[in-house]
Amino acid sequence: MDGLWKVFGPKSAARRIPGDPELTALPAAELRERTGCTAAVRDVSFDVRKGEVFVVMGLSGSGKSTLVRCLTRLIEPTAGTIAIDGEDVGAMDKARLRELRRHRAAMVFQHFGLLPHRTVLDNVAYGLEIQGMGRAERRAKAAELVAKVGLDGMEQRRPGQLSGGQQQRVGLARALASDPQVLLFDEPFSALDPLIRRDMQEEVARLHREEGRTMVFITHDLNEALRLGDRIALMRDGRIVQLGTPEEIVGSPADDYVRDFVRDVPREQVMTVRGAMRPARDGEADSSGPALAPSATVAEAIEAVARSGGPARVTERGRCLGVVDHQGLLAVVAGVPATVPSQEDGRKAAAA
Ligand SMILES: Nc1ncnc2c1ncn2[C@@H]1O[C@H](COP(=O)(O)OP(=O)(O)OP(=O)(O)O)[C@@H](O)[C@H]1O
Repeated sequence: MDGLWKVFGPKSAARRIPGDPELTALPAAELRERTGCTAAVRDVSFDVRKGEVFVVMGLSGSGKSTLVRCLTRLIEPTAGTIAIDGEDVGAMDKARLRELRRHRAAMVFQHFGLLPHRTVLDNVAYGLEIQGMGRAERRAKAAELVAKVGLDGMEQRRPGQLSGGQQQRVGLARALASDPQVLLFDEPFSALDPLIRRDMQEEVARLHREEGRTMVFITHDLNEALRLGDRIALMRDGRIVQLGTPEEIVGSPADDYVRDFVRDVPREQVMTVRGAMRPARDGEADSSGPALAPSATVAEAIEAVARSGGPARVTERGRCLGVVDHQGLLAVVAGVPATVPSQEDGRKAAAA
């Protein structure tokens, strides 16, 4: 996505806004008053990498749904370009767009969109039916997907006989039925209660581990974003205020808004030991103490250091990259830069 804008409102005014610095500088309410328009997405650019879970996060009204709907032109962008695998989505005709939405980028909605009079199996097979797959083949494929999302034995139930979480699993199986390159999730779990929501997050994480399918996931829930996202785009008023890994967003917030947003995150569960380690000193690299991978979380390192009573080495392919100790780990948890004592300080302390 490159330089994308979506301005809702009277067409001629909406088209003018992206190129007009005076209008784009106005606060939302004043822009609406002057032009009758709402700029829901403002000059947004990013790439989604093959195989990653890309999360779009932001508060209600920040433009997440509009942004993701623009990806497959369920909403027509006002300006900017979108390409999938190098193909210009803006240049696609109706047939090509249909193909894009059915086979290449399937959407999983919050309100499932299940057909109430069809069984679970038939709901999942429905997409395959539209594609013209024969009855026996599509039922076999649907049964496989129903099992994949953990609904074995419920094939003959109707949506009304399922819990919210189970209905969402049917929605997920149906989206998977077309074997899309990309799965787009629009706040799929926000209507579910917290425990079922957690279950579904784990389900998505498991599917992603098993299949490595590219996923774009909208949520307003920071914990969900941190749990699922390889990278997160944090939106505010139609713009991306920061795009980065969970660790980058929590560890190096781009501005006060992001800092405030992530203030209550348990940092030790998101930050890895890379951000907590210091260079090894005097023989530490060869010590027999605990060893951690660079991807280990600070929480894991705290446990290792607490158990052993001394620093832990961070190693990769047998090489010592550095050392984490109490001081470095506490600094990460407290959100302050570690003050690593110099060797000079160490000598002074020893002399004292
Ligand atoms: N069809 C529309 N016409 C006019 N304004 C719209 C339209 N759709 C969305 N908007 C406005 O665009 C802005 C972004 O809306 P959008 O639904 O993308 O936000 P969101 O971040 O997905 O919010 P939520 O989490 O509540 O779904 C909001 O100010 C909204 O009122």
